[in-house]
Amino acid sequence: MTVKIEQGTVISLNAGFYDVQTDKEVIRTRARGVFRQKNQKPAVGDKVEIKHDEQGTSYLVKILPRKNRIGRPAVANVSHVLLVISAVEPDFSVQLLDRFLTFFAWQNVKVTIYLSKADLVDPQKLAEIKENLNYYAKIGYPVFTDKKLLEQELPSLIGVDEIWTLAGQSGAGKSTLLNYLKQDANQSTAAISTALNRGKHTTRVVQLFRLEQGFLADTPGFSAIDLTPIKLVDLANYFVEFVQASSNCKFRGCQHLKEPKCEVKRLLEEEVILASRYEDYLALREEISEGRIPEYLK
Ligand SMILES: Nc1nc2c(ncn2[C@@H]2O[C@H](COP(=O)(O)OP(=O)(O)OP(=O)(O)O)[C@@H](O)[C@H]2O)c(=O)[nH]1
Ligand SMILES: [Zn+2]
Repeated sequence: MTVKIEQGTVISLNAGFYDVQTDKEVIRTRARGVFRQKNQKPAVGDKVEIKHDEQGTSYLVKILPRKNRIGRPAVANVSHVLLVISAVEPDFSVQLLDRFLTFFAWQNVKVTIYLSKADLVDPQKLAEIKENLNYYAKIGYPVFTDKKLLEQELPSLIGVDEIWTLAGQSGAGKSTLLNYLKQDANQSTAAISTALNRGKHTTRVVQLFRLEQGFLADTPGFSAIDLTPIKLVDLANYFVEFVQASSNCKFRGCQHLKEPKCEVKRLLEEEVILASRYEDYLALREEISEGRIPEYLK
C-alpha cells in the first residue's frame, strides 16, 4: 500500500485524537510526537497534512501556517465572526458593538452582525435599534435582524473552507442561534459531532461543523474581550469609516483628535459619522492608554 498524504481541517480534538475533515470524509488521526518536541499543538481550525501508514493508522504530520488563533476555547484560522447582539436582556448597546467590532478588526476577522431577541422589544424600540444598525450596514458590516433571513443568506456568505465562529455577550443568544443553524448542517458531520459531544458544557471542547462550503465553530465563543494590547496609534485603523475618511485628513497618521483639517471631525459635525462611534473611539483610547479592562468584563 502506498503512503497517501492528504490535507484537511481539524474539526475536533478528542482524548488525544484529532478529527480531520478532508474534502471527502472525516478521518480520525493521531498527532506525531514531533509536535510535542517542537512544543506545537494542533488546534481546532488548523489546516493540516495527514498521512496513512500500512496498518491503516492515520497521522497528523504537519500544521500549515496559521492565520490566527482566537477565542476560548481557541479556534485557529478564524476568518469571520457572527456577532450576536441582543435587543434586550442584555440591552442593546452601541458601546458593546463598537468594542467587538474594534477587537475583530484588530484581529483581521470580518464580522456579520445578527440582532437577537428582536421579538422581545416594542416596535418603537426596535426601530431605534435598527436605525443604529443601519449605520453599521452602511459602513460595510452585513446586518441581520431576522433569523430566517440569516439562515437563508448565510450559505452565500460562507466561502470555501472558511471558518466562522460566534461571538457576543453572555446571554445574547449565541447558543440559541447555533442550535438553530445546526439543524441545517451536513448530516454526516452532524452525526459525528453529536457522538463526540459528551460533556460539552463541562469540558468546553470546541468543534467545527460543516455549514455549506465552510465551517462554523460549535461553541459560544467570545463573550469578553480585552482591547488593552492594541497600540494606541493603531486604534483609528480599526474604525473602518475613519480609515476611509482619513485619506482626506490634512495629516498623515491623523488621530482625529485636535489636528486641524481632520476629515473625521468634519464628517462627525455633518453627522455622517455617528456621534457614538466617535465617543467610543475616545473612550477606547482612554481605556487602552490606561491599560484597564472595564469592570463589566472582569
Ligand atoms: N425571545 C427570544 N429569546 C431568545 C432569543 N435568543 C436567545 N433567547 C433566550 O435568551 C437566553 C440566553 O440565550 P443563550 O443562547 O443561552 O445565550 P448565549 O449567548 O449562548 O449565552 P452564554 O452561554 O452565557 O454566552 C435563553 O433563555 C434563550 O432562550 C430570541 O431571539 N428571542
Ligand atoms: Zn483626522
